Amino acid sequence: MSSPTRPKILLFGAGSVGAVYLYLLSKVSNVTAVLRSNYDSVKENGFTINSSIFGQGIRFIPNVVRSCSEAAELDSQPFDYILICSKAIPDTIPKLMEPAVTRGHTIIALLQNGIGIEQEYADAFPTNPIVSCVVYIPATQRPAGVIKHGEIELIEIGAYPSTAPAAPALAFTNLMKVSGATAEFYEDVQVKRWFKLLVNASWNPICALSLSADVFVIQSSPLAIDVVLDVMLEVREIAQAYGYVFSREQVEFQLDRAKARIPINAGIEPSMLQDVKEGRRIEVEAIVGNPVRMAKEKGISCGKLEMLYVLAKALDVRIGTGDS
Ligand SMILES: NC(=O)C1=CN([C@@H]2O[C@H](COP(=O)(O)OP(=O)(O)OC[C@H]3O[C@@H](n4cnc5c(N)ncnc54)[C@H](OP(=O)(O)O)[C@@H]3O)[C@@H](O)[C@H]2O)C=CC1
Ligand SMILES: CC(C)(CO)C(=O)C(=O)O
Repeated sequence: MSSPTRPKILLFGAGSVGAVYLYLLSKVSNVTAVLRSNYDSVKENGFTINSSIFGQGIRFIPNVVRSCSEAAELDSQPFDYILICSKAIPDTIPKLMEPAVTRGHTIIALLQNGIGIEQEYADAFPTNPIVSCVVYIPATQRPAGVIKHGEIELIEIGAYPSTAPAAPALAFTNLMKVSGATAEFYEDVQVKRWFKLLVNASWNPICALSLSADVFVIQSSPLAIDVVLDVMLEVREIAQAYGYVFSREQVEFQLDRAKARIPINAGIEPSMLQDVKEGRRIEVEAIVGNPVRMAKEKGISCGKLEMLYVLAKALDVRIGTGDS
């Protein structure tokens, strides 16, 4: 550790999720954030966080840089952790973070949705511990630097692969707890990834494609809720083929999260919908494409998920080419 009490951390991508953890970690570590579109605004005004859990109107000015190479040049001490909080777009981040990674030392923690997202980091940095994190933290950034965070904050943490030594993931769990986060360690965090994927692989593309918050989708037609459930059940079948078994009640528990918000008309805009609205690439491969491919490998049919993949993929390609 650069300091036994205050680890040195680089947080890559302080957007909706990253800014909240940046704020918490800044109390217990020396943390620098790599920013892109919100750099100028945050450099000048800092972040403002309006959180139903941590408080309203929290203002803080973090150390910010524009790139990992700039971060690495700040001083010669190695980073103890790099937290990846940007969107999970394959084949992009390992190259960018490379200058800030000290081989055999820096712990790489991925705070991202999806399944099958870790291996490219393990391939790029075979001597660094990889920590896989599942985050429940509904948050939005609008305008740049202003974060609205809703009713839950939970980070579920484990080693990748689950057979790797647990110590780095345990240390990260403790650090997050000390920072004030609700952090839980799991021997095999993939079960938590699949459980969250029930929500993300269904709601994220459905809301992104319909340009609607989840509660609005439910209310818009009597068929909607059963279609969402069917997609979740397809994801459950794929998870089962990989050894992660969920009961029908567990699936319905995930669906009930949105149903419970109908009476108060409190729809959530999943991150994929936010991306489409802002004209940003979407996490279609991490959240939908990977489970579809994993289903094919096991000979499982998942027609509704496949349809969502084809539509969301076309949308992503269109966004990527800037062709409206
Ligand atoms: N938002 C939510 O409610 C939740 C999101 N998640 C997951 O958490 C992860 C992060 O999501 P979220 O916080 O919403 O994403 P955001 O888009 O809000 O934030 C990601 C940040 O990363 C930045 N970034 C991307 N590439 C680079 C780069 N090359 N250099 C510097 N900065 C970069 C983006 O900058 P720029 O603005 O320039 O693109 C943006 O500020 C995703 O995997 C998401 O699925 C999980 C739970 C809830
Ligand atoms: C569903 C939600 C909001 C849960 O935190 C999420 O993971 C996302 O927006 O991608």
